[in-house]
Amino acid sequence: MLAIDVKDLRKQFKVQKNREGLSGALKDLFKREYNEVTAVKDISFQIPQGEICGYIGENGAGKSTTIKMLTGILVPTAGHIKVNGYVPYKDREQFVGGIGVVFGQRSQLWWDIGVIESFQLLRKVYRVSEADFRKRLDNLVERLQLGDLLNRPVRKLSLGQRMRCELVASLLHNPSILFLDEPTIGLDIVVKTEIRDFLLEMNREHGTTILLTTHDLQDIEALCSRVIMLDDGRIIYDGGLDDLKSRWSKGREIQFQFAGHTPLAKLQQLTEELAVTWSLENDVTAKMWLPHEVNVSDALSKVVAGTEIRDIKIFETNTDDIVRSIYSSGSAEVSKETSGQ
Ligand SMILES: Nc1ncnc2c1ncn2[C@@H]1O[C@H](COP(=O)(O)OP(=O)(O)OP(=O)(O)O)[C@@H](O)[C@H]1O
Repeated sequence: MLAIDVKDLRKQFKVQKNREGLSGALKDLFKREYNEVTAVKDISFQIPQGEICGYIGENGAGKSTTIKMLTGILVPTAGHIKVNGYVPYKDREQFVGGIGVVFGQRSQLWWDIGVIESFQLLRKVYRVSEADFRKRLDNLVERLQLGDLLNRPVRKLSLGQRMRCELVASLLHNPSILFLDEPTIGLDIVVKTEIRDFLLEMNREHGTTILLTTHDLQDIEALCSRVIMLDDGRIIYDGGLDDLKSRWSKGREIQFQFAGHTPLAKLQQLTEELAVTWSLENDVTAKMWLPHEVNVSDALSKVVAGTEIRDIKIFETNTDDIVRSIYSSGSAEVSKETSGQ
């Protein structure tokens, strides 16, 4: 069975228009006017069980609106959704038992009471037996090192501590699908790494399906085999991250550190048969840019044959740059010129 099955999903919001000036305000009092905003525009995708999928896009692309429809918080304007075989906004009671949700910017824990009391309340909401709850809690507490936080009120926790507690809260009822909306927002790199490792482990050990929205592409690199990219409510890419990178990456750069002064003319002469470009950084350091069609080992062997090299570094185009240029072009289609084909 598919974990998530979405077909022609659409969400429109009615937004109240505010007319200008005093007369406008008076008119608004008597007759409201509305604009329609289409946040999600007839999207379709399927996620098999056990997959970790990244759901990315610029601010306002429609990510949170999709997650809210998938978790039954919002009712779609049109289209079909099945999550774990249920229609989220209809089959509420059976449905929520199979999913866990973490919104990085909102808490599901009660602010003024101890963390453990929030967990107990959630145990009752999800009707988890005391024995199952204890077993799962002990395991999660150990794995996320929450031991001495359990009796503190949530308002006294740091953001990183709270996020770890939010994850535990979302997993107490052992859901098979986890929806994460910006789970690492505002966290330092140590906590981010801890959370990523934990999610990978959950996925590996329990086959948990994870749909994750994030602006941090390191989350995507660390966790996701697949990425769905949204632009203005439409899916502009759905596929592997590696495929996206190889299609969009413009080439590689190799930095050489030479044993002594090595003039630009000499480097250009050594590689004259190849379509590479050189730039000097200083007397002993130079960078060679290679388009995809030039083989790295061919280029290296030419340089090695005519120079004495101390050190080499190879730089791939980074994912942030790739995704930024896709966002700014509004399409993940690669032109022939960009792909170098
Ligand atoms: N309740 C609402 N009423 C009216 N418009 C809304 C509502 N919720 C979202 N929108 C609009 O829908 C569009 C998509 O918003 P959404 O929050 O889904 O984007 P997002 O991709 O999650 O953005 P971000 O990365 O900033 O969280 C935006 O234009 C937003 O203003």
